[in-house]
Amino acid sequence: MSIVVQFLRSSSDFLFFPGWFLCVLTGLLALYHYGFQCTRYAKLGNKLPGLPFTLPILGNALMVLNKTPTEIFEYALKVYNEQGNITRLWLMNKLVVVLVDPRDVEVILGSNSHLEKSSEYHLFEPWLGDGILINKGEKWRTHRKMIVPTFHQSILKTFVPVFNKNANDLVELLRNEVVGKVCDVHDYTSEATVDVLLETVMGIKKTKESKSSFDYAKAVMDMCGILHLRHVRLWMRPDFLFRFTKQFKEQISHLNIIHTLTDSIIKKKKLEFVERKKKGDVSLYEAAVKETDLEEQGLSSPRDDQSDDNVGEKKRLAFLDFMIEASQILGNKLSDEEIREEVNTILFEGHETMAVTSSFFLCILGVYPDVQENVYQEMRDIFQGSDRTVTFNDTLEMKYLERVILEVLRMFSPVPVITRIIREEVKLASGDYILPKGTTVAIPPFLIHRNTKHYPNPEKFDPDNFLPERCQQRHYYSFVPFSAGPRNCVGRKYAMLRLKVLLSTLVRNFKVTSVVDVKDFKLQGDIILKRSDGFRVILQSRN
Ligand code: HEM
Repeated sequence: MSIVVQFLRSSSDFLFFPGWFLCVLTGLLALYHYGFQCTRYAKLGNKLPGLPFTLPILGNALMVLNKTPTEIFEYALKVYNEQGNITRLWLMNKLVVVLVDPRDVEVILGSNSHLEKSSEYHLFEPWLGDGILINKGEKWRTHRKMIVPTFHQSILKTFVPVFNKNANDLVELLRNEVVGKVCDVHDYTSEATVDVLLETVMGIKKTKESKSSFDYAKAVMDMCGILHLRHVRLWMRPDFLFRFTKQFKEQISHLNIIHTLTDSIIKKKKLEFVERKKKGDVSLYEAAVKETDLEEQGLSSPRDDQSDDNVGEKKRLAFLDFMIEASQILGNKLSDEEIREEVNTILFEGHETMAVTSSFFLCILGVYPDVQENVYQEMRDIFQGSDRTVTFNDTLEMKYLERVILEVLRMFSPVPVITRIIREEVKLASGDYILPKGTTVAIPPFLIHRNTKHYPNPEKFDPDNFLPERCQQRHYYSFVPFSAGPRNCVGRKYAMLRLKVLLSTLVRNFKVTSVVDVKDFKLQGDIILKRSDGFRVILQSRN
């Protein structure tokens, strides 16, 4: 400090300091800018259709920095409408290319070469570690191969009773707390989704007696909240700044709760696995691995017609049990830490995505009474006035409900952007453009699903968009709410099954009215698409 003061006092040049300093700085920046512009990365990037008003050095960073998440979302829509299917952005010297044409989307997502996630995913690391959402290369391949069979239909069917219990608990809660009043239904769908995941992923039932399961569920929801905040408040993203926030301290405490409980359950489940082995219990996982292999080779297809609805309590295991089993069968390939990372990843990926889909679904039914009536009519046809719970076979009959869910996923795709970093040059399919090595590619399902070529009236909520004949006419990559290709969502079937059980049960019990029209929904897209104005609906009991 004293050296600086001495320098300032003694230097008669001090008054001129800002001038020469600025000159040197400008010169250096100009040199850097010129050098950068001569690289192949910049040259190829500049050939792509870009945003207007690109500044030297800063690129388009200012356009994004001073906007709220809702404004960014509106801005992205505006840019898409003006710009079309390819938009280049320079965030300082980082090239980001937004691709919306399904042919280009296929080039990236359909390939086995572009599987690496972009640097933005590092925010998840403290919680998800190097789990399947983030990891890459051989680790991703091995883990994915182990995890895929745990979502096999034969295993998912065993969860139907859990899904039913969870849906009926939610009906009871809503009946007791909100019938006839305006409520933000997301508060309820979010908590119900954590509960159902706790039981099917971890094997824990949330009970009033077990405080740790309550704390765990709350910690999971709060961690999702912190991740959202870090996405929204850009200054919170760098780790060195985040360390000074109160959310950092809260994160440490939440992660402590999450990791402590997961570790103790892994220990317990390992012992249970040994016991099951001793007893010679038949493993659902081993059978699922074989079935998955056959299905992948096209030698078998999932058997929807099987009527094994009533899989007993005893046979049902959680995802965590299967991970332990996979790890043992494959010769201890997963450490406890890796199992924990995968369990946390599945909880994170499954939670908000399913919760917002349920919330948007209810709001949409509230806006379109005719759609709601059609869903209800389908339930009356299936259940014939009985109040029995849903079976797996019932879900196969819910064709209209399925189309409504898919249309909700089209219009309000929960994951607003999927990103990849490109490690080799890529020629696009839609035009004569090359993405240079190192490009961050952003693929926004929300915009892809609004392409008038594939959805002539994209703002109209129309479940018939998912009639088989319409789907056949569309490009496969024009509907990507679950991503697509080798790194698509492993939980897709789980999500659809659970959503059908939950939403059919809610429709059988309640009539929904929305207090806001679709055009007035205030959408906010950070990690997960949400409504910043809340998911406000009124529920009325049907009987
Ligand atoms: C409506 C519900 C869901 C939607 C819309 C959805 C969407 C997606 C999307 C778009 C991705 C790709 C993300 C990316 O590349 O950045 C993804 C990945 C993933 N999802 Fe889902 N998801 C849903 C439900 C679930 C559920 C219920 C689970 C598990 C219980 C799950 C587990 C995963 C996992 C583990 C990945 C990472 C796969 C990989 O990178 O290999 N998802 N999901």
